[in-house]
Amino acid sequence: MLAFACLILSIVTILAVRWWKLKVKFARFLPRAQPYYPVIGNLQIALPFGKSAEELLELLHNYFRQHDRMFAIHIGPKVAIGLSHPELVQQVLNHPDCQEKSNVYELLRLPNGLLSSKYKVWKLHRKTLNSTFNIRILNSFLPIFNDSTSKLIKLLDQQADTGKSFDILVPFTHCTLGMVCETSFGKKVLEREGKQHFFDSLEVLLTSLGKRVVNVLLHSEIIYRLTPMYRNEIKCRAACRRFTDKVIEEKRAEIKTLFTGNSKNPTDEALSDDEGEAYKRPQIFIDQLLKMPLMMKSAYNFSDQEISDQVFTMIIAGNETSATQMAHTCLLLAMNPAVQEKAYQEVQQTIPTKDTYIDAEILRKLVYIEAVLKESMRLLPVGSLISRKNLQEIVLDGHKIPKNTPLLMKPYSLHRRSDIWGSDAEQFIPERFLREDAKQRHPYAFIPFSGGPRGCIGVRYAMMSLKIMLALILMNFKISTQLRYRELKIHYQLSLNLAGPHAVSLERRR
Ligand code: HEM
Repeated sequence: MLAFACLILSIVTILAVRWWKLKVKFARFLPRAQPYYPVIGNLQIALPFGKSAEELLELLHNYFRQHDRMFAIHIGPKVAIGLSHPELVQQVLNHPDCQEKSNVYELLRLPNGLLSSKYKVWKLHRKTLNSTFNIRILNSFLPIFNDSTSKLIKLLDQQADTGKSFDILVPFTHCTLGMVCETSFGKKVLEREGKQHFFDSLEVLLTSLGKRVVNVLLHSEIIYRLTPMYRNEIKCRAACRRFTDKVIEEKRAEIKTLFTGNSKNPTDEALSDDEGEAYKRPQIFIDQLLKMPLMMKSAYNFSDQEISDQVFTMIIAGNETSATQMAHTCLLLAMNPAVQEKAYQEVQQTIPTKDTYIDAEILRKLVYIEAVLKESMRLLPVGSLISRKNLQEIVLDGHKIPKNTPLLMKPYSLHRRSDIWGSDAEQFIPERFLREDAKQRHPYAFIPFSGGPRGCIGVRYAMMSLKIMLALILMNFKISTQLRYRELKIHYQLSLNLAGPHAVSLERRR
């Protein structure tokens, strides 16, 4: 009996040592994130107890600040690699074996959506989806961006000249949700019965997702399922699905008729919008997904479930990010009146009246506005942590990294490196994106939209819509705030956000 027990113990020990060699030993020559404690390593970063979200962000930022190139984060027996140098970030984001996302993305429950799908599914889908974000399709969205911004200006106008401050993130969230839903479903769908219930359910869904992501305990499916949040999430998810399933069913029938029900060549008919310089109508995302396989043999034929996952992914990935980045930008402009005045001057010289429709030509001329947005994305990037894992062993700086190691990159810290951005790296200076020396900067020193083949598919969509929103806001209002940059409390929700409201007040420009 004793011999048997010894045998089992020896086998377990051998297996544990092997596992340790494979999973952890590789990291022994890498610098460790500090503070590091024996046995638990850097476990304190993963535990939600006794730390505010701001402290968590500061701790992680410190890890990245401590190391010039790469380092190991030990979470108990697991090791993750932090990459703080743009050269290594570039290598990983473009490495064919590093296009897999880490498990935390599974919390989205969208296995077919671009943001969270496994590598094999993602590769199939991304190729086809890239064409739904080409520049001509994006230009076809300009009327939606202009129209949604006009509604936003009306909402903001109710707050203007009151002398009171308000949270500007709230109207921005309404605006960007409207934009992304309209470009995904089309205007008519958003006028139909049941749309309010859909929006309300969507809001609950996004809120509970945000709460779950920042609470490591709730990452456990077993614990999460015991909470009322889970039951609520499932109810709202089902309500959203019923809405989109109905839309997809009707759209599919509509497009089938278009392709089979008349004597014209179906491709000519479907492409009739496509002949001129620009599309006459917005090229709605759902329609694109349904039409493409009928028009191009090489295009992926999405199932209803896959379309639904992709649409929800666009809403999740495109709404909060854009709204929060806009709110950060307005706050930073309010804190820097001279920059705001310079941005206003550009808007005034480029856009003739407050009612002018902003087209692609005007957008191209708004170079300072673009620099302002970039500078806000540098200091307060909403996507402040990027996580990948390698599907095969890779070599970084001469270190062999075993497969399935989490690889973490942190734009927030990368964007504040004084060796790259200068001694004024902590200051808001949009001109740094327009100066001659900007061309010398490493291309992966600035990655608010991530980068490489799995970078943000909506980067141009976001820049176009944000430029229109910002230009028209500045055209109409002067923004002020009582908040001070140094006192801002920054933390994680789904994205990098403020602990408190983006409190600003508005004064109408005559
Ligand atoms: C200011 C606005 C935005 C920012 C800062 C932003 C940032 C990012 C970042 C950092 C990623 C990589 C995430 C990761 O690897 O963990 C990402 C991915 C993604 N974004 Fe955006 N995004 C923005 C707007 C949008 C918009 C408007 C859309 C769509 C309409 C969109 C759709 C997506 C999708 C689908 C992905 C996943 C891409 C893939 O894995 O292939 N984003 N975004």
